Amino acid sequence: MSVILITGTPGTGKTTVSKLLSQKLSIPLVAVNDLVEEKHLYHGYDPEKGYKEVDMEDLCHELETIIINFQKDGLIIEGHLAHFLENSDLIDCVVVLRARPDILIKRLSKRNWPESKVNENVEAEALDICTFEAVENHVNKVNEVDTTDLEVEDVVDLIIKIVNGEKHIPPGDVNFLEYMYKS
Ligand SMILES: Nc1ncnc2c1ncn2[C@@H]1O[C@H](COP(=O)(O)OP(=O)(O)OP(=O)(O)O)[C@@H](O)[C@H]1O
Repeated sequence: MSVILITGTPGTGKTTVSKLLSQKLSIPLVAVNDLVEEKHLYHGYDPEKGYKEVDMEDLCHELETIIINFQKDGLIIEGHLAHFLENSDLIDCVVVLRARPDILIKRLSKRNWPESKVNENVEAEALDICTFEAVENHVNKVNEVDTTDLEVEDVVDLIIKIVNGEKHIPPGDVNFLEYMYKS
């Protein structure tokens, strides 16, 4: 069974998509944010950025342990830090969810985030940051799914095709750079 990483800028739909994917594939789901909280895998909290300062070495060690114990049943690991897991031999498929910046702004603006935090994430999405980071660790296993005009169910069905080897969507086609200058 496959070990699947679902990553992407906050607001691209990782949690929503992964929950439905886990149900449809009947394989367990690990939410990185929940794991960080439960195992206290962070040094502290950056009030300015509104983020926990995650201990990446401890997080990656924890994820490797979980994968080694669960990989025979298949596993979905979801979170915007998931792709930092360096041991790509443990991973079968990486999916980077993408969302056009104007859509992402609408989604993130529903949260009580400071405007600076929304803008930081939207700029990261416009600059393909998550995709570049994922390719760095998992070069040939990365797929990029632009969720902008897709319903959650359509995103999940597409990911199932990718997991089953029926489709591969290599990074490169998604280009939101123009939105850097619009916003
Ligand atoms: N394909 C989609 N079409 C429309 N709305 C979507 C889609 N995917 C997710 N959403 C909506 O976007 C919002 C953010 O989704 P979600 O919380 O799953 O994102 P996330 O990437 O997990 O964010 P975070 O990393 O902050 O947890 C939610 O309101 C969700 O319902």
